Amino acid sequence: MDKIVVEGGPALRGEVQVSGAKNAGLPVLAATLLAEGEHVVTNLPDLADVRTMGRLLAHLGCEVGRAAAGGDARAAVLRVPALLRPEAPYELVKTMRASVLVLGPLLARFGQARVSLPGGCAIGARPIDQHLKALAAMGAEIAIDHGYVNARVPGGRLRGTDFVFDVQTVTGTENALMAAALAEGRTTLRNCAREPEVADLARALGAMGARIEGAGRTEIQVDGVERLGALHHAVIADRIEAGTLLVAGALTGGDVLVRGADAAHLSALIEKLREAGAHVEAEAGGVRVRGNGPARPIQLRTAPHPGFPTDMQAQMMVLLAVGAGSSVVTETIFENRYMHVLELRRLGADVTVDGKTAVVKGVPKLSGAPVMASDLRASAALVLAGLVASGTTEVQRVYHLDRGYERLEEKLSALGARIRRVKA
Ligand SMILES: CC(=O)N[C@H]1[C@@H](OP(=O)(O)OP(=O)(O)OC[C@H]2O[C@@H](n3ccc(=O)[nH]c3=O)[C@H](O)[C@@H]2O)O[C@H](CO)[C@@H](O)[C@@H]1O
Ligand SMILES: C=C(OP(=O)(O)O)C(=O)O
Repeated sequence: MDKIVVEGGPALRGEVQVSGAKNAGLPVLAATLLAEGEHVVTNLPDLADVRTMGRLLAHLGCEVGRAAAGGDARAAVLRVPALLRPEAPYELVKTMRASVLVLGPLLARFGQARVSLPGGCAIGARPIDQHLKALAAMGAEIAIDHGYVNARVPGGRLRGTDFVFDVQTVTGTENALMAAALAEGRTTLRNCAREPEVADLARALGAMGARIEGAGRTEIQVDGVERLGALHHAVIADRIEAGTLLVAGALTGGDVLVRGADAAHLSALIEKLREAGAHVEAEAGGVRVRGNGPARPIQLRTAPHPGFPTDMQAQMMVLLAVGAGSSVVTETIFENRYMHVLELRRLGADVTVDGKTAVVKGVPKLSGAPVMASDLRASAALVLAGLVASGTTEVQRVYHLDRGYERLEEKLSALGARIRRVKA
């Protein structure tokens, strides 16, 4: 297994380009299942999860290729045939929960689908009851057996409905949106997730001919159409990768321009970085951060968008761990998203967790050590900690990091970090 080795110290300086968003690219790739034909998705990040989605689409019967020589290496060309095998097997779903995003499109287009239950993961139980309830409200009959969701639509076509989500769910909203795009009549979805990735998916569906109003707000209306056309869509920038790079700049007392970052998608993070003392400005072409001494103590509470993203909680904790004073972090989205805390403590951080709340007492210095990544954003947090820890930090199990960060070590190294990947 690869590991990442970091020597702490240098302040990061320069410009870095943000990649396309994993969490926007995955639903857009799944959306191609809604229509026969050739689809093109651009600005895809080169990540393990994107490759897994490619393998899943290929398993279903699609032809999946990256753009031709001389073309855009970040573009995928997908040929979706008239008939598909509507089954997502456990072997693929278990490596990536977002595989569940094929359920809505398959059911809407073929009236049947068999998709492995994703199960929990390190950060929480992560049920999909809301996905299933929304699809059932559109007329699907759903049974769970042998670890699979078996869904079928009597009569073949989903029908419009009025549905209220009990909790705001990002992929649940996306699954329902894709299903409603081909349902008969109008669907109103209430208490929807407002993440930018939902709005990006709606734009992609709109370009295919879907009639969607309100994506990015809590109430979305979809007028189903009989058929959708080819998709040609450029995925939005990854706000979580951008946020991670901004924290890296602030943490090391550096000066970093994150090119391609969209400040409008990052407002809660930018506000908290400023509260902690960093200078952050939107500039033409991106967002710049300048570090300004140890972080001032803050209160931080994760919440659905536009609140502070849970996917930035671990990275922000590192900034507070070397801050001046005591901060309080509250994680409200996932019940087990403090897996990084024990590893940060091994680096000398003073963090205590009580249920949803973590008290982070800033220390003057972290000291490098071997640490183990437990999940995607925890891995990023450990890499960030390594940037300011004295001596050497070795982050093991970086396959978690590779699910969601494209060449993070190369991007940080170009900014002056002393970081390298050691291949297994
Ligand atoms: C591929 C992708 O886009 N992943 C993101 C997506 O995950 P994902 O879409 O899985 O997360 P959700 O928004 O669904 O989860 C939010 C909360 O709702 C609960 N819940 C969700 C669905 C459901 O049917 N029932 C239920 O109770 C979850 O357990 C969690 O407590 O949003 C999360 C929250 O911003 C992010 O951390 C993930 O990076
Ligand atoms: C939790 C995350 O991803 P996923 O939903 O793919 O597990 C994440 O991107 O931080």
